[in-house]
Amino acid sequence: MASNNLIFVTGNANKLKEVRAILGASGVDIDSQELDIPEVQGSTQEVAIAKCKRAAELLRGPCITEDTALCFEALNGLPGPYIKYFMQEIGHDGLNRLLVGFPTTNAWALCTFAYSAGPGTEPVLFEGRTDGRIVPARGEKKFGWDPVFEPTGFNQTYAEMSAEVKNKISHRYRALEKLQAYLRGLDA
Ligand SMILES: O=P(O)(O)OP(=O)(O)OP(=O)(O)OC[C@H]1O[C@@H](n2cnc3c(O)ncnc32)[C@H](O)[C@@H]1O
Ligand SMILES: [Mg+2]
Repeated sequence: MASNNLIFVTGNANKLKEVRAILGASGVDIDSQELDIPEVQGSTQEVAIAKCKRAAELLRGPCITEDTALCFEALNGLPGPYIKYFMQEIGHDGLNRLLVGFPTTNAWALCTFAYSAGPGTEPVLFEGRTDGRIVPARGEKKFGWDPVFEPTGFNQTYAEMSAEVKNKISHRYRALEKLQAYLRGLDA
């Protein structure tokens, strides 16, 4: 069945851990595979589609991939899908400094899951968004930009929250809810 032995192609162990925690008792079991897939430039949707298509070709079968963007309102949505490289080059402090002089530190985390039924098929996208703002780093530096993202309505950053709380409000959780509903439809 399509949803019971899905392969999640990712090189990011933290993503996989969260996906497994969120899916929990839903019965959907995720296997993972790490493949080195070049990421194209473009909108979050273009990046997600290209990655998933390539993953399905390499695996010769169905798969899901996931792309996470961190978007700054003041920068019209950038760094967006390029956040990984910004994190690597300028880190938490640099992300804060980028916004000095701008009137807003508002930001949103955007998760895009892509599902491919197999090579040659067009991936389907599922997006989840959580709004918040960029703050000086607080909390454990375990996962990417978690310490500098404070979701709206909370006085904790993602990094200060328990996994349970983050996984109930996160961009990833919201996107996975939509993916799960879609997969249930495939099984029906
Ligand atoms: O193999 P893939 O799945 O592509 O894994 P990746 O680590 O390359 O991930 P992305 O291309 O989606 O880049 C997203 C960047 O944002 C980071 N990131 C993703 N989800 C996050 C989250 O929930 N909290 C904090 N940082 C996150 C991640 O570590 C990357 O630096
Ligand atoms: Mg990547």
